[in-house]
Amino acid sequence: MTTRPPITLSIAGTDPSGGAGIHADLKTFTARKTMGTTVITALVAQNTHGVSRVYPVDVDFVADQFDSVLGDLPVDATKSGMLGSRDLVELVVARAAEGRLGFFTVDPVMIATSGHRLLETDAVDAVRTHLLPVADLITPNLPEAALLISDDEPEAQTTEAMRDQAGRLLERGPGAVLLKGGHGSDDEVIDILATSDGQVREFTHPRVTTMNTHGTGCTLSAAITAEVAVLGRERAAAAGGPADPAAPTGKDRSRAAIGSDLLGEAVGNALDFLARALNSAADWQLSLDPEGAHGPVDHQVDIVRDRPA
Ligand SMILES: Nc1ncnc2c1ncn2[C@@H]1O[C@H](COP(=O)(O)OP(=O)(O)O)[C@@H](O)[C@H]1O
Ligand SMILES: Cc1ncc(COP(=O)(O)OP(=O)(O)O)c(N)n1
Repeated sequence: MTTRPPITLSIAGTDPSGGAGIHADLKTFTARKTMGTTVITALVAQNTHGVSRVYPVDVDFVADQFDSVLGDLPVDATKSGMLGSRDLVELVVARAAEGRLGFFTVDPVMIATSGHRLLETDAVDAVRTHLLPVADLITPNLPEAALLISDDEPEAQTTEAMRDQAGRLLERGPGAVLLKGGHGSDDEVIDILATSDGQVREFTHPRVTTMNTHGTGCTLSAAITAEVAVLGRERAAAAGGPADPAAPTGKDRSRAAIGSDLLGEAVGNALDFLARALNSAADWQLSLDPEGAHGPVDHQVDIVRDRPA
């Protein structure tokens, strides 16, 4: 009998300083016990002070990367982060429709916290109308949720308004919406998970006092994707079904197989991981120029340091 680890895929841009994008995703995939793979959409010069330049990858070459990964490896779950342009959004939509991405999380990255645009303005409509319907889960922050609803929708200021917006985003076709409340200022952070079976769950945790929040959205969406891959394979094996279906995982099949209880468990586990990673790095000072720097979270928090090899 052959075995293999759960396989995850990140479609995203880079962060050479290691806190966000593909770099955060791969570290998180590893920390959450999956084998991470990547399709790189853009090379981004950025660090804990912000983005200085974006070098987009040709659509053709992004397509070749998809072929390399998906033509060879049975991916259990995928996340997308920075897509950059309308053409790349359309390419990802086409690949998702082929049914080989497994469970598909869309982190609708638009603007870095430092203010730099990571999605061209003319791509927003393609995300709204084409990408959301092929996602099993979307993970917008407060400004992204408002913009995905409409150009003049205000950001949610209350939990009630977050629930309402999560419901309206569900109507655009994703299997589930995790509306993240990290951009608020209360002592408690609330994230709302609304699923297409009508359930709404609230996840509440204490706000960590720290400057080191660079890449929290990337880390969370990667952690949820990894959790779904791990839990999904465990459940399939326990049920005696094929953990490794030969046929591609069609969209309806992957949503039905995951179910809202498993997704709720995956989100809870991922948020616990992120809280540990935030707390562990809360006092870090990494930058040579600490004033105004937003450092990363500690993706290695669960990996024991200083242990002899
Ligand atoms: N200071 C913090 N303390 C605790 N959790 C946080 C903090 N900042 C962000 N988070 C959590 O990190 C996740 C992503 O945060 P958010 O800032 O909303 O998204 P993004 O990084 O995409 O802008 C959310 O689940 C949020 O609850
Ligand atoms: C390449 C790349 N992708 C996404 C982001 C945004 O990261 P996010 O986790 O949403 O939060 P901030 O880092 O902006 O706080 C990024 N910076 N780079």
